[in-house]
Amino acid sequence: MKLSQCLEPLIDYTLSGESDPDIEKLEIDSRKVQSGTLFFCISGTQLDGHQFAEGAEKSGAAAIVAEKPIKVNVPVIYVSDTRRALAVISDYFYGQPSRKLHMIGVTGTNGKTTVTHLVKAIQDHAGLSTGLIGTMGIKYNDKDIPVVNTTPESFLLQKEFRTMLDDGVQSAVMEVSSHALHQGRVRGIDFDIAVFTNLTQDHLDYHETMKDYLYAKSLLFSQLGNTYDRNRLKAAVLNQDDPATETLKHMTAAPVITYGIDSHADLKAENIRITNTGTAFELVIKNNRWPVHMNLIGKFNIYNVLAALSAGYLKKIPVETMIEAVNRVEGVSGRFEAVRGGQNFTVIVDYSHTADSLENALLTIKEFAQGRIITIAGCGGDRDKTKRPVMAQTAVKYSDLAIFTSDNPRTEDPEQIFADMEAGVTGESYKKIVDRKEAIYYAVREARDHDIILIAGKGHETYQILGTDKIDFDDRKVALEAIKERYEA
Ligand SMILES: CC(=O)N[C@H]1[C@@H](OP(=O)(O)OP(=O)(O)OC[C@H]2O[C@@H](n3ccc(=O)[nH]c3=O)[C@H](O)[C@@H]2O)O[C@H](CO)[C@@H](O)[C@@H]1O[C@H](C)C(=O)N[C@@H](C)C(=O)N[C@H](CCC(=O)O)C(=O)O
Ligand SMILES: Nc1ncnc2c1ncn2[C@@H]1O[C@H](COP(=O)(O)OP(=O)(O)OP(=O)(O)O)[C@@H](O)[C@H]1O
Ligand SMILES: N[C@H](CCC[C@H](N)C(=O)O)C(=O)O
Ligand SMILES: [Mg+2]
Repeated sequence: MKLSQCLEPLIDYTLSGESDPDIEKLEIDSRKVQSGTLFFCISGTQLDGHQFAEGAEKSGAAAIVAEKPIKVNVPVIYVSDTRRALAVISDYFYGQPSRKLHMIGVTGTNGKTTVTHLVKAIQDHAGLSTGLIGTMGIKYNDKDIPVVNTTPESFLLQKEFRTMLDDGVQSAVMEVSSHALHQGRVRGIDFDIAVFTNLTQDHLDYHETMKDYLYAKSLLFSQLGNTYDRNRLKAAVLNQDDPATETLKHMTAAPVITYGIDSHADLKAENIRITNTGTAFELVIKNNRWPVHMNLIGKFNIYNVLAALSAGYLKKIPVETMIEAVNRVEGVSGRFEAVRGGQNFTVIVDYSHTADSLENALLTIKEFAQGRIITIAGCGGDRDKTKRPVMAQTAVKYSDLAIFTSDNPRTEDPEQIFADMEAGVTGESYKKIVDRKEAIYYAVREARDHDIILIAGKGHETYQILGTDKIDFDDRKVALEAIKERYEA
């Protein structure tokens, strides 16, 4: 596509330079620039992309989009917001693929990965070929592509939507993080359905206040505008039991359907029974009832299932088909995943890395615990510090033995992270073991028959970030090795 064509959807810009080069690729990282690239200078949180403009030119950039003056000999497009221009141009460059896909965006503090997996399971089972984008990567047909961000940058998203369409995918379901909404990574995406899971404390390092955090989340709903195609229904799916839902209702012009357990809602779960092998409940829609017997465990997972069922319901997938699909789902990797090494106690690996999710996981365990609860928990470095004392308090409150350990300390001192956690607890009701492997081995050695060990925080992650190094680390594998060692000893 010619540069001049790329600029067609932009209204407000100034162009410096006369030529009209061919653009073959869009990029924001100078290290990935090749000839024919349109390079966007992003003012980031760590670095200013404008300083890499000359480097990008040397690597063959055909033109550059910038917010402030740069000195290069290729055409420069000056705009007020390069990330916005990136989103608008990417959508156009890839042929507006999201307009041709049934698009579902899922936002909220917890449950996004689980809900998106459930939506994919339901839609695939109903014959609607579905692509998925989120924390666990990009998955469609036989493709499984890893991602750096839960919600990738706009140009990567649009490129994936294009490839999905070309591969026969009909619908895309994606996690939409608050960072992505705030940075406009999803601008230009024509969502059909926007789903809200819940709002509890996280990411206050980035958003600063809960009000700002909610505002970022609400953008998914305020962007759910009027459809360009009148045959396409736009709707918001909201959790009626979450107080933030009232704000979101005000933020969207689209019709709303609600789900819930405790409040009156369009899709409701009643007569709930939770065991350590699964959850049963009755789905109630307009006085009709369907029994659900799923492998997923916990009340929080009922919310996730209700959210996914609501999205399918809007797509008019028969309820029986959806329940069949939900009942078949074995679980999502690293979410309440049992580690089975033939031991006489239970080991659960869970991705709870917020106080709310930790509390939910522990309350769920309490529902069926016969022995003691041993919790291994830590807090990520270079992330929200204010959640640390609350997470520590939660771990201690619901456990017979709480072991604090390192999550991904990143560039922070693990002892400092412990100090932040300890501000939330009193007395000596916990143990500290910096080395995560040692902490897991300790818990496994300490466990008695029928005890339950919860290893929280890292779920599916197969690495640990220490400083800037990424080492191999998988809670599930380490736990299995520890179990093996105990029984061989
Ligand atoms: C805080 C944050 O959102 N950071 C994201 C942001 O990076 P940044 O603004 O810090 O970028 P920067 O390092 O300052 O660099 C500025 C620009 O210079 C460019 N650059 C840099 C070096 C160079 O040699 N050449 C060059 O061109 C960079 O490519 C970039 O365009 O833009 C990058 C490109 O898209 C993201 O990968 C990066 O995510 C980092 C990895 C991250 O940790 N993000 C987290 C906080 C995040 O976004 N998480 C949410 C999920 C959270 C949740 O749901 O729990 C997510 O959606 O992933
Ligand atoms: N609906 C829910 N409400 C509260 N907690 C939940 C809910 N669903 C899942 N959780 C908890 O949160 C953890 C993370 O779940 P999941 O990965 O689905 O969330 P996410 O929103 O995708 O997280 P992230 O922001 O890291 O991408 C789970 O391991 C579980 O402990
Ligand atoms: N998407 C979340 C993941 C946190 C996972 C946890 N293991 C950590 O490293 O804090 C974040 O980036 O905040
Ligand atoms: Mg996720």
